[in-house]
Amino acid sequence: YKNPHYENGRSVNVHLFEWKWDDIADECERFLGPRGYGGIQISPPNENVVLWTYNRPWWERYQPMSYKLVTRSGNEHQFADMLRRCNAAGVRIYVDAVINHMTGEPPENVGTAGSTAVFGEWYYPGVPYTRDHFNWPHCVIDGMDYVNNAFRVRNCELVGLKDLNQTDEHVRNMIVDFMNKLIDLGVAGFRIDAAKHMWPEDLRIIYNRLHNLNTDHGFPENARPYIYQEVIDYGGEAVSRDEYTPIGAVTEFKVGMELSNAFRGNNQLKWLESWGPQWGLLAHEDALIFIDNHDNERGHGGGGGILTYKEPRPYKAAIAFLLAHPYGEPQIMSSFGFVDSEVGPPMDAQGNIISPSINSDGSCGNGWICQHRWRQIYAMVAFRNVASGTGLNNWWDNGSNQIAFCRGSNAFIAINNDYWDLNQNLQTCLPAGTYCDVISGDKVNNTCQGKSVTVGSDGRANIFVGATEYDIVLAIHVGPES
Ligand SMILES: O=C(/C=C/c1ccc(O)c(O)c1)N[C@@H](Cc1ccc(O)cc1)C(=O)NCCCOc1c(-c2ccc(O)c(O)c2)oc2cc(O)cc(O)c2c1=O
Ligand SMILES: [Ca+2]
Repeated sequence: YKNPHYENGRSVNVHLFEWKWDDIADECERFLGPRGYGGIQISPPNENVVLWTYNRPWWERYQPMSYKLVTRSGNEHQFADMLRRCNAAGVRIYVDAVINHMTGEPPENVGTAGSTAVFGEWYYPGVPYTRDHFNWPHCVIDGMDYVNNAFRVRNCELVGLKDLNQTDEHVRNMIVDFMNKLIDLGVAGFRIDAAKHMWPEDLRIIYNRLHNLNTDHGFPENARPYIYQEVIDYGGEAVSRDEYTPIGAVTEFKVGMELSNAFRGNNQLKWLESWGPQWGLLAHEDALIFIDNHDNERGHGGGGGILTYKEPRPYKAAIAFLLAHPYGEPQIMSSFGFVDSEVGPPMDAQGNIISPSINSDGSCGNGWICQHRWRQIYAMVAFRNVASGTGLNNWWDNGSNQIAFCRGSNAFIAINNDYWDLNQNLQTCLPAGTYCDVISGDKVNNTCQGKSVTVGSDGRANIFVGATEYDIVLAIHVGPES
């Protein structure tokens, strides 16, 4: 359950938050496949409550109504088509599975103050549950439960959402049928939303009932779905992420917090020489890592100052480090622009999501940020692909915020977060030759649009990263792009 089953040579997952299935399929063929991305996390594909009361907030998709594959992203036919086209392009699909709960109030009651409708008193066509399938007696998780009551964190409601009883066989079967249908359509795995709120034993039983991945979509025989479990755990809570690592990978939120902290200048980069489990992080094979996600890019979900697209210079540098270092399984966030932390994706007057437009320079319009299309980010995806299978060697630092290291003899990165220039003759570990710095420009017709670096027969080169340059990172590697 800890293997993403990427196509050979691919290693990075991108969260195309709120994208429509047709647009994702296009993006797989026109960009993500050719640029070497390994997979996509998609928004929950099953029917959710429609909250016009809050003007269609992004979190309505985390309030399921049923397991019917119909949302603003598209219907089941479009979903299947996306799976076929993305897998054919070498890009895997991971589904955000919201299986801890169903929506709270019936649609017509949502938002009315103090409505006390109890799930099961109302019936909605397609909802595969009745009141017997939810946890009783009715209780709602409060702040202190997170600290000292693991039972209530699992068996009480998360912000009033009806809490399913995954110990019940009917509930298990409905969840397993939903997930197996997705596996048979070609998905490679699942993000388990709100895993902290479900018992690990129940989850283990559910995962063990899942089908092997569908070999018609290019997966090997007997491939188990990749499972990464959302457990927001910065420590000090009654529920620990260590309860979930025996059954699957876990989201390592400390990575985003520590790297945001370091690249904001609150912690010297030289300390990153020991980056990995020594920092209290999950073991490499258990860790799904990222800088920001859909929740904490809005300041939700604890952790405070996480770097986001709104602070591009340190954000790109933190992502460069995330992708250059061998630790963990990285995921890139791809957002829509927002000021209000509740607002949903760009939409028309009827509530239909507006597709991203693609500008002539490759960036997105219509309110979409498309971080995955930023050169400094897709360049580091290629870097990580070229570096896969190598370790980290030849670490150098200047005793404060200038660092550099090699990945085997395939790749080299230097980062300058000091207020003065980085100007050093360093070991790049690469074969002699001239390389393009992939951060400052693409290589087009064998010409560097940005800086170039000449490596001598001893592997050394003069590395310059000015303190006021547009980006604080320089990266070179073997292979066609550098
Ligand atoms: O802000 C949100 C949604 C946040 C959210 C959604 C999906 C996630 O994967 C996530 O991590 C957070 N939801 C709004 C929803 C809301 C709630 C009450 C209200 O009167 C109006 C709106 C909100 O403000 N939520 C309270 C803070 C965030 O508390 C939530 C968490 C959460 C936060 C921190 C934790 O340590 C933790 O274990 C769980 O997970 C969810 C998962 C869901 O599947 C659906 C949810 O509604 C939530 C969820 O509310
Ligand atoms: Ca629960």
